Amino acid sequence: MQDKTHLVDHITGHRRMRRNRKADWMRRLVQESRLTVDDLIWPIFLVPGSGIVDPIASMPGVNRMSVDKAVEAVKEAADLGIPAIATFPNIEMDLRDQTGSHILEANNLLNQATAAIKKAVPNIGVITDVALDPFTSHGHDGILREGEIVNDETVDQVVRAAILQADAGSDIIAPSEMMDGRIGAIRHGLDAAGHQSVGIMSYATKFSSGYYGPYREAISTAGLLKGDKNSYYVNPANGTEAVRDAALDVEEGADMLMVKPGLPYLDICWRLKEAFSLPVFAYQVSGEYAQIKAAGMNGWIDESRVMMETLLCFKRAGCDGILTYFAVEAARRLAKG
Ligand SMILES: NCc1[nH]cc(CCC(=O)O)c1CC(=O)O
Repeated sequence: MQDKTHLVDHITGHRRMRRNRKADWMRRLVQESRLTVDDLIWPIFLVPGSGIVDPIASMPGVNRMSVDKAVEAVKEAADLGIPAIATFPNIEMDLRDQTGSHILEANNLLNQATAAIKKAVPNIGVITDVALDPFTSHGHDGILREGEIVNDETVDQVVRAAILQADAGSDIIAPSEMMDGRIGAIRHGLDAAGHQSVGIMSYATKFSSGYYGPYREAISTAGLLKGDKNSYYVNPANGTEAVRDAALDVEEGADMLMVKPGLPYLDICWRLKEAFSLPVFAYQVSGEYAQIKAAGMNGWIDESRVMMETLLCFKRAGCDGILTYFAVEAARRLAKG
C-alpha cells in the first residue's frame, strides 16, 4: 500500500492510461491498426530496352527497369505477397508530342510491360495510369492548346488509352490527370469495350504538390514542364473541395479512391473514408520517399522505423492500403516479423 499521496493523484484518480501500455503483450492486445503485406501497392518505373536497371538519383533504392527486369522484380514482389503494382513509363523523348499521342499506341512501353507482367506473374494486380504526362512534350497530364489544358479532348484520349491498357491486361485503371468527368467516361468506354471487370481507382484528390519532384526526374518530365498544374490539381489548402471532387468520382462509378500525396494529407484520407463506403488508398509519393531516405542516409532518423511508422499511420487514418516505393522493403520487414 502506498501511504504517500502525490499531487498527481488528484488529477488521475483511478484513470491510468499507462495500464494498457505496461507490457508488450498488453500493447499487442490493444493495438488498433495493423500494417500487413496486403496493404501494399508497389509503383515501378519502366524504360525501353532490355537488361536495364537504372538508379534514380533522387530516389535511392528505386530504379527504372526494362520490361524483362521489371518482370523479375515483380515476381519477387508477388513472392513476398504484395497484391498489386502500379507502372509508370519513361518514354523516349522523340515519341513525346503536344498531345501525348503515343499513349494510343497499343504496343507502347506501358502496355508491353502490362502484357509481359500479367503473363509471367498472373497472380499480381496491375494498376495503370492514363495521365498523358509521360507521353507529352510539355510534361502536362492533358492536351495543351494555346496555353490551356483542354478538358474534354483530353478525356476522349484518356478513355481510348484506358481501353488499350485494359486490352493489354491492366486490372485497374488509375486516372491521375484530374480532368472533369473522366471517371464516368472511362467507365462507359471500358464497359462498351467489354471490360466490365476492369476497375477504376480514382486519384480522386490529387493535390498540386511540391512532393512530386523526384517522380518527374524518374520519368524525365522535370525539364519539360513549364508552369504548374494548378488548373487541374487540387489546391493543398482545400479539404472540402477535395471531398466534393471525390463525391463526383464516386457518383461516376469509381471503385476505389486515392489521396495523393500521402502523409501531409491524412486528414483527407480520413474524410474520404468517413464520407464514402469505398476503399481508400494513399500514395506515399516520391518526395515523401526521398525525405525519409535522405534523412536515413544521413543517420538523422532510423529510416526503417520511420518507414514502418508512416505506413502504419496511413492505416490509422482509415486507408485500406498504400502505394509506396517502400513496398518491397516493408514487405521484407513484415515477413521477418
Ligand atoms: N500524372 C502525373 C503523376 N503521376 C504520378 C505522379 C507523382 C508520383 C510521385 O511523386 O511519386 C504524378 C504527379 C506529377 O508529376 O505531377
